[in-house]
Amino acid sequence: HDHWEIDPSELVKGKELGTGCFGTVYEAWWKDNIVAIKLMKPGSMSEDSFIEEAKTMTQLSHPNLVQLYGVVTKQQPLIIITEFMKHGSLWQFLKSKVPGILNETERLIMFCVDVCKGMKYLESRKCIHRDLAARNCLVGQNYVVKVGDFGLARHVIDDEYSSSYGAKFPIKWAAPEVLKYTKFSSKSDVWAFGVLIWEIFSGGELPFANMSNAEVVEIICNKDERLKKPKACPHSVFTQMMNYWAQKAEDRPSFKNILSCLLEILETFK
Ligand SMILES: COc1cc2c(cc1NS(C)(=O)=O)=CC1=C(NCc3c(C)cccc3C)N=NC=21
Repeated sequence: HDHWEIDPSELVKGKELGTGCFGTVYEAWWKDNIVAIKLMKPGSMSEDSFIEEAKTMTQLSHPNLVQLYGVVTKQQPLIIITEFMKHGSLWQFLKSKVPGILNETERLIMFCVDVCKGMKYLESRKCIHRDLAARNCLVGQNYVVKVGDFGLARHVIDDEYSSSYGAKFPIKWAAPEVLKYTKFSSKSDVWAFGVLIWEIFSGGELPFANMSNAEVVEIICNKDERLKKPKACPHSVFTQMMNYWAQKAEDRPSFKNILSCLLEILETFK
């Protein structure tokens, strides 16, 4: 990966943008371009998780994935440099209620299509995101939405990937097989995608807001209950969403199938 290695003296750090689970993100300047950099807080996590994220990002490139520009792995602090997304995280953007943008059904479906295109690419590369949520997507120029934060992404040989993942898991975005056996797959990413589009049509509300994690595990695994249709969500989209939450992973559609469905629905709102 040496051609990704950059000289940190070429970076000029700007203001802090936020702190994610894998480090702190800043605005920065690199070769006269504005970029975003993520610095690994020394000793805050295992170095190879950070290196793993950088390595995963060097192998992926798609208009709906946050593009990697370079890494600093040969000295501390470890740094990942990516394209700058001017409107920040999708979750912050949805909460900001930007007038005129978020009340357009067509625009909201376009957000779903953008994320789906990025996830279809990851699916085709046998890459499982494992933490797909509005907080881990970013909004750029012309309100394009891109999938980011590959901190937990893993390249797996086959589609199934079970792990004894110990860290705190985002329960409210997790599929039943993930809650029961931490069994990850592109189909568990599809489940999380369903929760993400629920977030998009709910203006960034917390899913199962008045329920504890334990209660969510109970209703998802044993009661077969699901999130309700958000007011702003068309029935055509909600019907698709319910398919993404099929109890059995194999009954959920692939991102490939989902994209063609969403594009058909988008046409009816043009
Ligand atoms: C304008 O506001 C922002 C802009 C960005 C941003 C956060 C905010 N603000 S906030 C917290 O949403 O309020 C995070 C990034 C980013 N890449 C992040 C990234 C790096 C650097 C390394 C590996 C993986 C990833 C995804 N590119 N642009 C922005």
